[in-house]
Amino acid sequence: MFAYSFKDIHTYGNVEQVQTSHVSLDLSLDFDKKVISGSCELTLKYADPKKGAAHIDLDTRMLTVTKVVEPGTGRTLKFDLGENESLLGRRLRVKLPNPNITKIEIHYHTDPAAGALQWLEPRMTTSKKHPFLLTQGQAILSRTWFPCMDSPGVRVTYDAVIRVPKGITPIMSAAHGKHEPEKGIYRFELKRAIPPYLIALAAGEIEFKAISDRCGVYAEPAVLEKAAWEFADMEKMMKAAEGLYGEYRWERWDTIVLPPSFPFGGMENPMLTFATPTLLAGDRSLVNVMAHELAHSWSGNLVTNATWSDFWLNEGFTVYFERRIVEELYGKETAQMHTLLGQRELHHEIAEMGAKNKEFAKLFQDLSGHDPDDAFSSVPYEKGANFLFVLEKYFGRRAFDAFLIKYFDTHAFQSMTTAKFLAFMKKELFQGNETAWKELKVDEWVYQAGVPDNMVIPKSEKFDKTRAAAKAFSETGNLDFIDKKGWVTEEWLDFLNSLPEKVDHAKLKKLDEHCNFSNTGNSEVLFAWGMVAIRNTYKPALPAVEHFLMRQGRRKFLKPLYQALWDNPKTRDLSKEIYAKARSGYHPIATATIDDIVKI
Ligand SMILES: CC/C=C\C/C=C\C[C@@H](O)/C=C/C=C/C=C\[C@@H](O)CCCC(=O)O
Ligand SMILES: [Zn+2]
Repeated sequence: MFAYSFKDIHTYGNVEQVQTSHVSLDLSLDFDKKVISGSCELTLKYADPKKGAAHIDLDTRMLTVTKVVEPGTGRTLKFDLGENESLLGRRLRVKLPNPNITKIEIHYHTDPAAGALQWLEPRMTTSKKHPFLLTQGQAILSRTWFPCMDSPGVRVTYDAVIRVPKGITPIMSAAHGKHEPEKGIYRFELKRAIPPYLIALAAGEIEFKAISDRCGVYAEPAVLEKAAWEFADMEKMMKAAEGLYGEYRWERWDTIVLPPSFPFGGMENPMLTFATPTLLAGDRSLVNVMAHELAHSWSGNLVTNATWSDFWLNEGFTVYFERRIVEELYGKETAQMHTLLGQRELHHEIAEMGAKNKEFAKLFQDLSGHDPDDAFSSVPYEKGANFLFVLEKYFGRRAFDAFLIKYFDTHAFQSMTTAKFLAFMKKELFQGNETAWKELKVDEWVYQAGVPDNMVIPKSEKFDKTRAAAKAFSETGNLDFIDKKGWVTEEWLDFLNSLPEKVDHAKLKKLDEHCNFSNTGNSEVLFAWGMVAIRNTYKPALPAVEHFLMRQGRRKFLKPLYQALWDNPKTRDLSKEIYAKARSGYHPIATATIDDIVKI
């Protein structure tokens, strides 16, 4: 029997009878056709090995399957692809003539429009010499680049042979094997079992620079030095993380700084964080995202949400852990400013959800009929982390940390449902104390929409000042309270976010002349300034917004900026104009979101 007592509505897999335990890929990358082709060998294990299973059901989407064979014997196996379902794609059913066959090999190729893949033309890279490919499997996109049981509740080890044209170096979320660069053949292997969404590949003109003997940075050559400087604290972050929650179990931690179209700040692919170049502020002020991705090596990659309804177990724990690493490295005040910025974002986003907040502002979410991405917001991240801050405050850090260590150790390399987590917590942390459970509003935090009134709101003297400065400036145009030399990124963000909805143009002009926001190299500050400029139709700053939208594709920035441009009747045409030019450079994940906002 499998320890599988939950239903994942986002997989076709017949996981109660049979599960994949290893994925072995042999793939060629064709950058001209924008197609990956080759084979995917799956190792199977059965709930009841004597009984086996008559067939295995797998997830595919936009894949063309040409044949399925039994490796070793070469015997062809019958298969059929079901009807295409808009959310899940097509079920691939492979008949198992021998009910406990241990391996099947699927020959297939991908579609140029596969949702997990972004194929970049050379012009979209820094050197403009070579094309680039990057994958993003989370949440249910892995099935668009290899057939699998695409559920976070099914864990696999994996290996891969990747065949590439000259000039291209592939890297994966795995250890390097024996490469043959002269033949364009590269090998990878990950011996630790992970959910398929963490199998990741990037390929292009990529170079490496070590940071320590277990950390390093990959990037396009022109970006490498800057990236390695920005992320110089990676080793220190690892030490801090291990000091908090125990051994790092993935051997190495490298990162790749991808071309700017990567749609997320970071993605926690094991051994190899994928990162956006928008983190390269030049002053290491945005490296909390790296702490976040590292924290996923425990919360998410070691103990994984069993279904996408349990996503907050990945993200809420990771934001909590991220802030603890930030506190260790950069101090409590910085970590608390991050919490305050996150709380503001959380309230704002819940308000923006409108009626949808009834569904999507819960930690545990019923995703029936939804692509998990529909429900993506700061709720699992910030509400999740703030729930843990409530627990930490009540039980004290010592007890709470001991609980978390036990949680990670007990469930290492396993999947976790919300119900199972709550039961574990009731026993281990609350020790059955029902009164405390009620007092802390545990069920309200997890199962109800919105933010319970016992959220812990840190005090910040720095933010008292930025708020006072925003008030003084917006009321009188007085710039004296702005500490241009002394403020750090978090203070600039809080200042900009604290400005009222409407600020007159003369004041905005004065502000930009004084602070030079339109030319800042800090993506977060530019984004916050862009939001102020758009809602006030402050035209002198709109070219900076346009430039920002044209040169990077991080959805966290694109979505609110395009939404604000679209919502403002005076900038709606501009939103269409920019999107028409920029769209082809964005990742399919980003265009799927922005297509619903900007109608071109
Ligand atoms: C309740 C929602 C359930 C599941 C959603 C799961 C995945 C959504 C999918 O689109 C993938 C998301 C990947 C996110 C990766 C990194 C984020 O932490 C980045 C956050 C925004 C940023 O910093 O750019
Ligand atoms: Zn995360």
